[in-house]
Amino acid sequence: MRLLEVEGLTKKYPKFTLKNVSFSLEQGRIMGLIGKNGAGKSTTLKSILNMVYPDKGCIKMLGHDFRQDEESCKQNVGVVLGSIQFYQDKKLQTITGVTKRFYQNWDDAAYRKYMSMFELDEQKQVKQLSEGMKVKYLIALALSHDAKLLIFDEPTSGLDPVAREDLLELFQQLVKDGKRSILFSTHITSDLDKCADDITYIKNGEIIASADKASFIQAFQSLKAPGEDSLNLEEIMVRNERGTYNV
Ligand SMILES: Nc1ncnc2c1ncn2[C@@H]1O[C@H](COP(=O)(O)OP(=O)(O)OP(=O)(O)O)[C@@H](O)[C@H]1O
Repeated sequence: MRLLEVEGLTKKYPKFTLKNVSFSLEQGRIMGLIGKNGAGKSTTLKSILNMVYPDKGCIKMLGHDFRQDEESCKQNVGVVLGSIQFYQDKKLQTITGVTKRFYQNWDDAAYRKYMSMFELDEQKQVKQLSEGMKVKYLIALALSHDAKLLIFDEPTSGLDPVAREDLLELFQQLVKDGKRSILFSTHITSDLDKCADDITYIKNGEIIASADKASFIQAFQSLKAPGEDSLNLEEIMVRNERGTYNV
């Protein structure tokens, strides 16, 4: 079953257009959304979730049209886009109390498990957390209502190498029973070497490839110089994107 279907998503900003973005994510899989700074990764994720209003496109989550069924779709989606900008003086306990009221399937035991796994103290105020701790807290919230689809924007970028490794391991455990899927954006290609099943590559607002990881890597081997070994994800991205800085 496809947990997410994105069809013809278009969003025009004055100096940037997300053009006709289409891809889909099957159940039980982890998809990495890659692209360089400004390629349109966050705009894609926000447009999928109606956090910016797309000009065109159709989104289906668990087979339901997201625009028509937004509230029930949101019960099945766990989202982390960016850090916590507000509520700096609030304790985590207070924010959790407000968040859990929104979700019919809120699971306190799961919440406690993730808070303890991430070594977070809910008596702390938001302003007392490091950036990495804030990300972990938001991920704990996103994982505590039995969401089938998890959407994260650069979840690993503020984490130390140990926390990053642990989070990628957790992602793999989360999809293991085949019920959930994860879509996350990153420009850290080693994250994808470790845990992605599928890769979707966006460049200048357009999808240039979306496939399972092996097929994706195979499709770009034409960038290889004669006699060179097989290119990895990082080499594929660098060769596709390389520009020059003139000083
Ligand atoms: N609210 C906005 N108004 C106008 N332009 C915007 C807005 N948000 C993003 N953009 C533009 O859209 C383009 C894509 O930005 P986006 O944040 O989606 O890129 P990204 O791939 O997530 O980049 P990064 O890796 O740096 O986070 C950029 O050119 C950006 O300036």
